[in-house]
Amino acid sequence: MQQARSGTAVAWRGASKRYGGIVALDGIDLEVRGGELLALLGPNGAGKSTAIALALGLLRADAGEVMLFGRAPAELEARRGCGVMLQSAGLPDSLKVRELLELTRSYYAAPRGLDDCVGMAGLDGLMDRRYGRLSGGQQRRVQFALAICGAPRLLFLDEPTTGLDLDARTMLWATIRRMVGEGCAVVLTTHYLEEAEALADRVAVLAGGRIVACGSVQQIRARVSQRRIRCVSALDAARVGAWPEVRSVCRDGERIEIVTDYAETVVRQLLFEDSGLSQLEVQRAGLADAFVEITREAA
Ligand SMILES: Nc1ncnc2c1ncn2[C@@H]1O[C@H](COP(=O)(O)OP(=O)(O)OP(=O)(O)O)[C@@H](O)[C@H]1O
Repeated sequence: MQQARSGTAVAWRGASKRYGGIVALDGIDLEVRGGELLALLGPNGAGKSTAIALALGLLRADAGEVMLFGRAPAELEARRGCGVMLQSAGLPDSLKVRELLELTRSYYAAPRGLDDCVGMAGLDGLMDRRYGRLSGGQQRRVQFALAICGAPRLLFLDEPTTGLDLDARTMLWATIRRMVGEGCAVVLTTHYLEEAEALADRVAVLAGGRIVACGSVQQIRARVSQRRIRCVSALDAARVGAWPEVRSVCRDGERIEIVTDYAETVVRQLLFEDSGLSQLEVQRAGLADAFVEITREAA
């Protein structure tokens, strides 16, 4: 099922939202196109869920606008193209999974096939179980199936893999990749930075309702000059920690791990001071390091 890749699926233009005295979103500009996955990252309370709620027409922006497929989110036709998995679902406990899935599929003119939904969300063996009797992770998989069953052109996934075991998470990632490959636009929020690193074409970091960084995973990582040095060394960690180029150091048994912006200088010093040093590794900042640094700067 190949869909059009071109075109903006969702756009926030100067979008702001306050709750009383709290500024939840402060004029964000962002867009996501077909066949692209945007990871919306940020600490608790940064404004991620509010951004999604504006796009779904659940809230109205106080200033600026949000467009879904070039229309206002209030228009049903625009929302029909969306699949949504929010943090809380509020589904009826007494319905069986099959009933929930068939009911939701019936809202769409051209839904995804039932077997396809079952396979893509890992619902084998759960179809005749009541929703309320499922485990938290199983309920999350059902919510995911409901989000994709309408064959959406735009998918909002708000922390979709929270509470999932490793197998379920791997399966969801494969399904998300498949959907992006089919031309679906995806907006994903997650606190698992390895998830963003594995899936995202672009990352936007929100802090205090503003976008403080936006770009590819590579670009975000490159904003941070930190390197991680690991080695086996007998040097005293506290002494290494006192070197001016060292941000932090920790010892785990015979290994030490050092975070620095000046890897070459620190490596030279380590080798100079410890001729027995071995298993030296230097790694550049991961997305998690960059995220910590960027949100700390923003704060
Ligand atoms: N209904 C509400 N009434 C008042 N304040 C709210 C409401 N909903 C959210 N807020 C506030 O708006 C800000 C943004 O909240 P939001 O839920 O969008 O953050 P988030 O980035 O999704 O956080 P999390 O990672 O914890 O899910 C927070 O300060 C939050 O306390």
